[in-house]
This record gives sequence, C-alpha cells and structure tokens, in this order.
Amino acid sequence: MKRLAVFDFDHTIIDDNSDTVVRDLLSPDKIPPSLKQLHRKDGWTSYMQGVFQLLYEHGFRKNDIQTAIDNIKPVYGMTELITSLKLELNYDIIIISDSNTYFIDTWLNKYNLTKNIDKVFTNPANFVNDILNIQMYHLQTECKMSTKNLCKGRIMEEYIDAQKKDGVTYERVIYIGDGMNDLCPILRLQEGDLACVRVNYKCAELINLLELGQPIDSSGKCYKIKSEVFTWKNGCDILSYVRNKFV
Ligand SMILES: Cc1ncc(COP(=O)(O)O)c(C=O)c1O
Ligand SMILES: [Mg+2]
Repeated sequence: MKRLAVFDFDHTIIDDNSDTVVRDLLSPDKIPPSLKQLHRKDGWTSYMQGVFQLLYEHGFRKNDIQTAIDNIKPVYGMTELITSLKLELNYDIIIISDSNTYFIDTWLNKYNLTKNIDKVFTNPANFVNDILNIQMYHLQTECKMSTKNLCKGRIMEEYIDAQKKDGVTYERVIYIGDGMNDLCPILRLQEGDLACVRVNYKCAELINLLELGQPIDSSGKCYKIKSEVFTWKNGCDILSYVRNKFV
C-alpha cells in the first residue's frame, strides 16, 4: 500500500527562506516604508510582488533571481531523504509551501529532484515582461491558524481525498516541516501518521507548548496532536527514524 510524504520547502528542504534570499538581492535602503506597510496590511504575497517590481526597477533580471535560488543549499540529507522515500520506500511526495512555483520549480530542477515530486502546492508565479508575477494560492478565512493565502492543512486533506477518489489510499502520512504554518496540517494528521518537526524552530516550539497543555493562540483552545512527533536536525535523522520505525 502507498504512503504519502508531505514536505514544507523553506527551512525544511532548503536551508534558508527563498523569499528573503531573493529580497536581499536589494540593499535594505531600497525597500520603502510603504512596501513594509503592505506586508503588515496585505500579507507576504503582496509584499513579494512589490519586491519583484523593485528588483526589476533596480536592474535585476530573471537570471539574477535564478542564480540566487540555484545557490541555496539543501538542508543536509534532505535530497537523500526525498530520493529514498520515493524510490525505495513507496512514498508519493508532495510539497506544500508559501514560497512560489517559480522558486520551487527552479530549485528542484537544479538539484535534479523534479522527477521525484508528485505535486507542488504553492503560490503561482511566472515572469511577465521580465517581472516575476505572483498570485495567492487561494483566499481562505476558515482557518485562523493559517495565512489568508495558504492553508496547508486544507490542501493536504483535499489532496488525500482526491487521491482516494482516484483509488489511491495512503496507509500512512508523514509531514515534514519547520514553521508556524506547518502546525495546521500536523493537527490534521491521524494516529499512525508521523509529524517531523525541525528542532529549535517555531513548529517544534508550539508543539512543546501543546504537549504541556498550554494554549498557543488567543482562542485559548487546547489543540491535540493525534500523530507521533519526531524532532529532527537533518534529513538523515528522518530517514533513519522512518527506516527503523516502519520497515
Ligand atoms: C517570508 C516567508 N516566506 C515563506 C514562508 C513559508 O514558506 P514555507 O511554507 O515554504 O516554509 C514564511 C514562513 O515561515 C516566511 O516568513
Ligand atoms: Mg518552512
């Protein structure tokens, strides 16, 4: 029977944040306060659209952005983890990320991983007249834990349901992430699934609070995690754990 591995991208597969790497091609004094305001008011996707416009105005072109993305290093052991899950251990692999399609497709291509990823769910982006154009993946208000443009939990559940309708039922789901936006999908995992969270990053910190029975947001709700939780430093840790645990 098939298994599913769901990966976050920034600070999980790659050891950096693709948005900030590309933004930092500009020196900080090139970013006007009005754009910083937009970040606060309309979220990260609108902010990045402003950054892409500024990059164009300051002479940065597609190849400069591509080079910046190509130069981001993977987290140690992650490319091996993806390859082994896909080719040896019968996992389908999807990525759900708040980055964008151009960054993720570019990076996967550079590291020869495109063929090992079944689907990427992220904000659509493409070049129009030499400026990178980004859109929100969706617009949602139901999940208060997620940003308005991307509820990873909903995307993961919809993918699992769609696969079931196509005759593919997963015996187990593994989720691998680091950030605040990875908590929603982790809370939707079932008993027998596995949440892998990066040590000393935000998601692990929130899960520690939940395990102590403490609230993590203003709702005061005590969320409960049904899956097992494994804390990782690199991709090799996860691969050893999965091999020992499940094979
Ligand atoms: C600037 C920025 N971009 C992207 C992300 C999320 O990207 P991903 O979902 O790939 O971790 C975050 C949140 O962690 C962020 O702060
Ligand atoms: Mg992340």
